[in-house]
Amino acid sequence: MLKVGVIGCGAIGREHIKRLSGKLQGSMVTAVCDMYENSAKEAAALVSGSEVKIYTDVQAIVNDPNVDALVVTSPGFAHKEPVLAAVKAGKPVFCEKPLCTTAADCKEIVEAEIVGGKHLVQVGFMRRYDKGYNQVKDLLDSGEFGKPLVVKCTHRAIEVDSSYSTEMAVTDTAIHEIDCLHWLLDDDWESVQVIMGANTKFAHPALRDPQVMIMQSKKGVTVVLEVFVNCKFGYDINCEVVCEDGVIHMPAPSFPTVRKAGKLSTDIETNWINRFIDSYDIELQDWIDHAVKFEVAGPNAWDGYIAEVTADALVEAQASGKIEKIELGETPAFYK
Ligand SMILES: NC(=O)C1=CN([C@@H]2O[C@H](COP(=O)(O)OP(=O)(O)OC[C@H]3O[C@@H](n4cnc5c(N)ncnc54)[C@H](O)[C@@H]3O)[C@@H](O)[C@H]2O)C=CC1
Ligand SMILES: O=C1[C@@H](O)[C@H](O)[C@@H](O)[C@H](O)[C@H]1O
Repeated sequence: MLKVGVIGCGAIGREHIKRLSGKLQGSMVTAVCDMYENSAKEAAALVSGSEVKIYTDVQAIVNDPNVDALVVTSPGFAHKEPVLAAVKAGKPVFCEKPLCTTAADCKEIVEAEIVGGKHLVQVGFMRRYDKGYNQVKDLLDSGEFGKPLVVKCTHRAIEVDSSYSTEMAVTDTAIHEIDCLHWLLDDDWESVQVIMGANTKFAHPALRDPQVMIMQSKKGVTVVLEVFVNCKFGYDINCEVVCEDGVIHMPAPSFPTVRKAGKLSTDIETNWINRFIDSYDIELQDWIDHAVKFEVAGPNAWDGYIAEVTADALVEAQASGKIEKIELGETPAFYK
């Protein structure tokens, strides 16, 4: 039984605590940590039938002998400290995306993991576990559609609050597509550009929304991604791959189409928790199954790093309005 300590007891922290303590096989939550003690206490109350220790100090939960592995679900800007502490303690750690909010911080984690010599870090890029993305990948890999040429994506959310910045459209939101499309296409990013045109009236005054991000891959695929986080109508994730021999549109979990009161209508998803519920389950089960053996089968620290190199370039492109080049460097032998 993997004894897990969870750091960051907000929205997804609580979702993962419920999974790790009730739904998935082979794990239990033995400790939780939040900078606010009340938040940690509320989260601990979600676990029934076993004692859960409450912490407000990151190093203390990492050092707890009754904690075998860590799940980090604090905000992205606070990921470096707990992930480095876990790596230095030799404990497996699942870190929600992004690994960190700059490539330089991610690099410190990569270097610490290499020095420790054990694969310990998995990053929460759960779309790699999503049924729809995997169906698209299987079709691409079958070769029946020929070479991919253009990918059109939307990442729309109902609304964000004033703590969400223009940069977070990259580091918090587009980071999913940066990783997932790199994996889907089996390709690396060559250059990026961001176009910010008309703003929605629903964005808070300091936020540019929507933003169109254009990413060019090394093999020449062009990705056009619309990030629109105050779209007001739903949580709307789409992905269409235009290939030489046809077009593949990602299927998403669907709702019934109904006829009522003179209308033909279909609901759409409103919430990331439901849209990716199966992916989170499969992802964390995979993490548990490998963490007990000190293995990482999912996206690793290097994946977290290269996603953030691309994110850094996109943030630069937001400010410059220019096409920015991506320099990834050699993949260390440790991650090959
Ligand atoms: N994979 C996915 O689809 C999703 C990933 N996320 C990621 O999960 C992380 C958390 O997101 P949310 O749960 O939405 O945030 P949240 O704001 O709801 O929760 C964050 C929690 O961390 C606590 N916290 C902040 N700084 C801390 C620190 N230094 N030490 C300990 N606790 C600290 C806060 O008090 C809060 O309880 C982010 O990195 C986010 O990008 C969030 C939602 C979905
Ligand atoms: O990671 C996530 C959240 O942080 C974010 O708030 C949502 O809009 C994302 O799509 C979700 O997957």
